Amino acid sequence: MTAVENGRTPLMAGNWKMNLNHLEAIAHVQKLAFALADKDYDAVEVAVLPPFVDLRSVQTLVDGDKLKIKYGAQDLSAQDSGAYTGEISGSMLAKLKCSYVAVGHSERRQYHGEGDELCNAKVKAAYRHGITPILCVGEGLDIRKAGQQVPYTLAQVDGGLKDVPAEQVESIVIAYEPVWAIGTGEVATPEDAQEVCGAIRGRLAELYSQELADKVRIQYGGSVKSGNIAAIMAQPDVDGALIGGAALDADEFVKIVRFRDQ
Ligand SMILES: O=C(CO)COP(=O)(O)O
Repeated sequence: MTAVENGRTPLMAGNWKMNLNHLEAIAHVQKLAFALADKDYDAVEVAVLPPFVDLRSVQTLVDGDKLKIKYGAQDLSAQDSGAYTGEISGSMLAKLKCSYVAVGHSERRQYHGEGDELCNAKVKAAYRHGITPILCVGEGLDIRKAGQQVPYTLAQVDGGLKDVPAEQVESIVIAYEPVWAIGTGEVATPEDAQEVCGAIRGRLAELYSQELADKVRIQYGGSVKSGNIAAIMAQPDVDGALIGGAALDADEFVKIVRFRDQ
């Protein structure tokens, strides 16, 4: 069974990373809004994760034009307020009506030294403010070469979800993003994606229940494009994608949203 047959609405989320200023963000979301029709939103949840400084502009556009596109942030602080220079809190993101926030993206783990303990605190911070975390996990090339991708990734899932109650976890999104496939053009095969996404669902069943595991959306991320999305989405445990580079091209992102036509 694919995601849709399982009752999980696929989530296609564009992670813009450090691209597009607030004016470019408005133009980009307008292009998406113009291209996407009600039937697209009925079939797939569409979200963008712009840089913090774009969020107010995106919110104004989405609110003003009653767009069905969702939006969120790429990170948040584990703290709620106070003397944390440069940080952005969950309450600030909630005030901007963010639906989602990425936690533990591999670029945060790699360039900012974020480990599972901090990711766990950020997952909890997101839930404190009613924002759905997209917990990002995935192995590097050395781990993949050693054949350790499943235990490595499951340890990140365990760490990220430590002491997070079932009633919160059932709404979480987990993004499996093998680091060696991010921005490299080196896409994991659909079978690679399924192996780890299936193992993540199995772990959720062990940690919580099968019923909960069946509700959670698990995305794949790493060099997703319109040409490879259909095969990835055909896998039973892949419920959407976290899209980097290809999300910066509105036409390409729309094609990914319409993966069933590819
Ligand atoms: O990191 C990613 C999304 O969060 C994937 O990036 P690319 O799609 O550019 O490989």
